[in-house]
Amino acid sequence: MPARPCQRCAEHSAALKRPKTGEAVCRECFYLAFEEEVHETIVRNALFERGDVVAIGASGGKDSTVLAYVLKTLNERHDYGLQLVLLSVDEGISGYRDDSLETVKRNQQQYALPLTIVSYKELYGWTMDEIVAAVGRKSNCTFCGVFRRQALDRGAHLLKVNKVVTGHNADDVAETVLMNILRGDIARLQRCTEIVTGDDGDLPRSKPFKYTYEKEIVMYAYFKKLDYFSTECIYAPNAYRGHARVLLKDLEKIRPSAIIDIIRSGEAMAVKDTVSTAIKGRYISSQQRFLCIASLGLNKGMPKLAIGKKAHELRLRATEGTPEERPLTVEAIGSTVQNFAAASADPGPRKVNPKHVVNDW
Ligand SMILES: Nc1ncnc2c1ncn2[C@@H]1O[C@H](COP(=O)(O)OP(=O)(O)OP(=O)(O)O)[C@@H](O)[C@H]1O
Repeated sequence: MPARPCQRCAEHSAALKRPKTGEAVCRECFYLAFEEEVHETIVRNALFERGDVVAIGASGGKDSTVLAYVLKTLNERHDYGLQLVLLSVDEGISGYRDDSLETVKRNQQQYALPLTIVSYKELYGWTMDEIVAAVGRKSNCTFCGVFRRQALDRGAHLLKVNKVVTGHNADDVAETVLMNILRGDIARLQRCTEIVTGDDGDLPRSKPFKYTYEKEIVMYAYFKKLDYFSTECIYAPNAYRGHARVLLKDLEKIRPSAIIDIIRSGEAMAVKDTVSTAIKGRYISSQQRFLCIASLGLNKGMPKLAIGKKAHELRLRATEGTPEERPLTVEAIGSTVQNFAAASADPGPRKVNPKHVVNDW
């Protein structure tokens, strides 16, 4: 059977079908379309200004590896005038992060970008392995996620960068929209589609891959032969996000535009002022309290302070009376932490096999 011509250039044979648009394109046209769509997202949302020093949150996984490669390419092609650096957080998970950091160290050489690694051990005195050994696996992803965000911020301040980017992609955002709808979490639903967060402070954090499909990231990495690490975290739980992910993948099979459509729906949803104000306040304070109490617990050698077992009883006690009447006891804070843990449980295992994606063609 004769090869189909590329639907973009009509010169070369099509090498793949784009998961996002269904177009049959040659490799070169795919690379260009992929990169220029990210450029469009950057420009349309004014993510950067000339002279910015930008830290790329580099985990060694496919998303952040492709992000580093594409940002470097676009910075040169379009003369953004950015200074790019790689920033990695070593959570202290042996058999996982130590291996993925080796990948980031190779990326540092391959892309000629400076790399800084900050670790939980030096920032908090504990590795994730030690935390899990002390408190078990319950809520460990919550601990880890909050500590990682804070570690990235602290690393960024150390490096004196003025912006941080992460490799969160369209699938991640759409899953989060679905999850927040399914849980009725209006406060997070309002915030989860934002492309830039933290822009009210001094360190905006953005997602240039907000509209980039995970399958296309995998294809790009595969065809470009980028060096990335593809093992799941050994502590990844099978959390609620896993169900949202399965639902999203099923919807994508029927209608590939489902991912973008869900993001657009999330962006367009408005919530009455009376609803959002109260819940937003609680959201912010619960994160701050979590970090505060978790750090306190760890530093005092009481790791169970933040994620103890008396969740139900504490939750009940902490909800008696009006918020103003409730004393800020360790129990009440513990309950807040439990609620936070339940609300922000991390994604379950996910591994996209590039061969499967490419073989779809
Ligand atoms: N240890 C880390 N150090 C620095 N940045 C990180 C780290 N872990 C995650 N990130 C940032 O957060 C983004 C989302 O992380 P997540 O844990 O959801 O991984 P992911 O979706 O598998 O992404 P990746 O493929 O880049 O690992 C990553 O793309 C990266 O930019």
